[in-house]
Amino acid sequence: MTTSGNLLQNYFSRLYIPRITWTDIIEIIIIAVVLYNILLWIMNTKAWALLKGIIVVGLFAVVAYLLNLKTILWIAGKTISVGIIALVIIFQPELRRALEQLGRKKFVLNFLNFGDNSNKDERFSVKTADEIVDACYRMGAVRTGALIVIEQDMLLEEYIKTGIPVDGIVTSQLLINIFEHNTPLHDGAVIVRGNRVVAATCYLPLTDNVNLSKALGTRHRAGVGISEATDSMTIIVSEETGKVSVAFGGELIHDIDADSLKNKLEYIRRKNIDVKSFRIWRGRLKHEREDI
Ligand SMILES: Nc1ncnc2c1ncn2[C@@H]1O[C@H](COP(=O)(O)OP(=O)(O)OP(=O)(O)O)[C@@H](O)[C@H]1O
Repeated sequence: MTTSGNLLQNYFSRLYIPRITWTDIIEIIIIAVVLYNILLWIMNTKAWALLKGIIVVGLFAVVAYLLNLKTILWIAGKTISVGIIALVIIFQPELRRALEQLGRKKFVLNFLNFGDNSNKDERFSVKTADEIVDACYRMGAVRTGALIVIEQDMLLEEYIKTGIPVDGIVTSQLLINIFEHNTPLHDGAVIVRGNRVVAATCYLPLTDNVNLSKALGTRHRAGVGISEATDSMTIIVSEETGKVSVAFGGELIHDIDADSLKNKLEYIRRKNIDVKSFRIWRGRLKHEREDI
């Protein structure tokens, strides 16, 4: 008993506990806030998907190290410096934007707010969902093409910036007016955040998925493209056929009915959707109809 007591006393006497001063506390707070904002930035840009890829590569490198796979470790060592340069090139637009934000007045307020964006957490109402569904099928009936992106957790700022700001409450009339042929806002995509149409004529990234039906053109490719790059859900109304489709997580459900669309929007409204459930849902529909 005395030996273990002595051991413990010996251990604690050697333990170095530094004195914490005010400057240490300030430093810890600053580093925590900076790290938190960097993580938010990563999650709100395409960096999130890439970070997950880097984690997988990192895990692979750890396995290679544990198994002593020398050639793989050598290749990984040689490519790491090139990889860092590649990251800077890939994220050049995002890094430039982040640095630009540093120069803006609102940045300090946002920073102290811990990046809290009240709009971001706003769930859209049942009315908004109904208005969107109503607009899509009314547009489909008269062969008006439409592309509606519904923002979820990832902010779509970089796509919103490519369009024209609207900031109007979502109503079926507003959506129909926006996509009306030969009007200034009809081209490109509308982005919906919460209960508001944030912007119109937005340019979206096109998917290069070769499995997508050749009958579907760039509107559908853009809808699937944004759903690959972000966690948003996109509704596409075909100008050619009037059919309504939904893209989520890089998957497309072609020609869905109003009840199914409403159902899907209800999931989003309750923030209750992930790619897996969407795939299961898509599989079920595909089973029911062979023409997808
Ligand atoms: N990258 C993009 N981002 C946003 N909108 C786009 C993009 N590419 C095309 N569009 C929209 O899609 C329209 C062209 O649609 P297109 O006919 O090529 O597609 P589609 O998938 O065959 O659809 P539809 O069945 O409506 O014809 C454009 O006028 C534009 O409004």
